[in-house]
Amino acid sequence: MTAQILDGKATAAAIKSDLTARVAALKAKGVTPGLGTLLVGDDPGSRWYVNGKHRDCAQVGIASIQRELPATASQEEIEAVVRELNDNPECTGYIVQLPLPKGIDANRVLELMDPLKDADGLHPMSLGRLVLGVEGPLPCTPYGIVQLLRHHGVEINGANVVVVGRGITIGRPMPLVLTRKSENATVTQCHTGTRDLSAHLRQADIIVAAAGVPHLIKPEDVKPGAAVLDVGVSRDEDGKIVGDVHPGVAEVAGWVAPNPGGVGPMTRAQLLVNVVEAAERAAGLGTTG
Ligand SMILES: Nc1nc2c(c(=O)[nH]1)N[C@@H](CN(C=O)c1ccc(C(=O)N[C@@H](CCC(=O)O)C(=O)O)cc1)CN2
Repeated sequence: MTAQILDGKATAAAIKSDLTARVAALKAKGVTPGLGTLLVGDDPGSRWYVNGKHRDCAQVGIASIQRELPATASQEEIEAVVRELNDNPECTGYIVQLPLPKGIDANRVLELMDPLKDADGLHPMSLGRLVLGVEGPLPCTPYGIVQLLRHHGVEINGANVVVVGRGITIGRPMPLVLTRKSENATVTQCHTGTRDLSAHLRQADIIVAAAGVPHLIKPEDVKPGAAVLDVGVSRDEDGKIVGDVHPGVAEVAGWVAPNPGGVGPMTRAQLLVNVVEAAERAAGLGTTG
């Protein structure tokens, strides 16, 4: 068997095309959505992601507000920029690019953000709403994964999903999204404390690999026909991405989200969705998403 590709680039392009019309409709009503970003430090990967977010904004007509601080910035300096973005009327939604430099209390920074402008769905209020089943911004990578599966007709309802990893942007919120009534999956969360990872993986209909361990998921771990989404990012000596999923998995799985080209573009598309929906809510226009 050779797996079919869960094509994040094409799916994200379809979402962006829909958003372009929604942004135009907002602008016709006098509302211009604006995405703010705060990048602290000079990590080339983080800079690439932030620049990509602003390129996406330009494509769909969302305004950009870029803030940067050096890696030496103090907690107070970072919090001052967060307050400025909270008060800035041109910024209808924003993100603080993660990770923040060592020594910075990222949770304190996230808590200080205006939850109404949370474009990442990672504010404690947004995560709390997700737990309570109340509408709000959804975490970009987990919901991007749901959209990618849906777009390709992969059944989530009733599926056994194994999530590998428990980081703040993917692993921790992923089960919260997948166990909503609208997704209705049964989720097992695995992590470095899991005793027999292979045993869990072998019973999964869908695997979300977000451990950051190169080629952790081997062909013999995967049930034939399963959907496997590679979200892990490690780099080889040339700086090339090495995912969590061994290339041989494509011979066993029914579906594979490659890395790059799978989930990453969906993360960016979902961010745009959150920005547009925050602007629609702020303008009292409700959401269609
Ligand atoms: N505040 C946040 N910080 C981080 C998040 C996040 O969702 N919010 N997620 C990641 C980084 N990230 C977005 O910020 C992100 C990661 C990957 C991609 C992407 O499109 N990747 C490409 C490949 C890129 C490459 O070659 O290096 C792909 O998968 O095709 C977009 C966004 C951590 N921080």
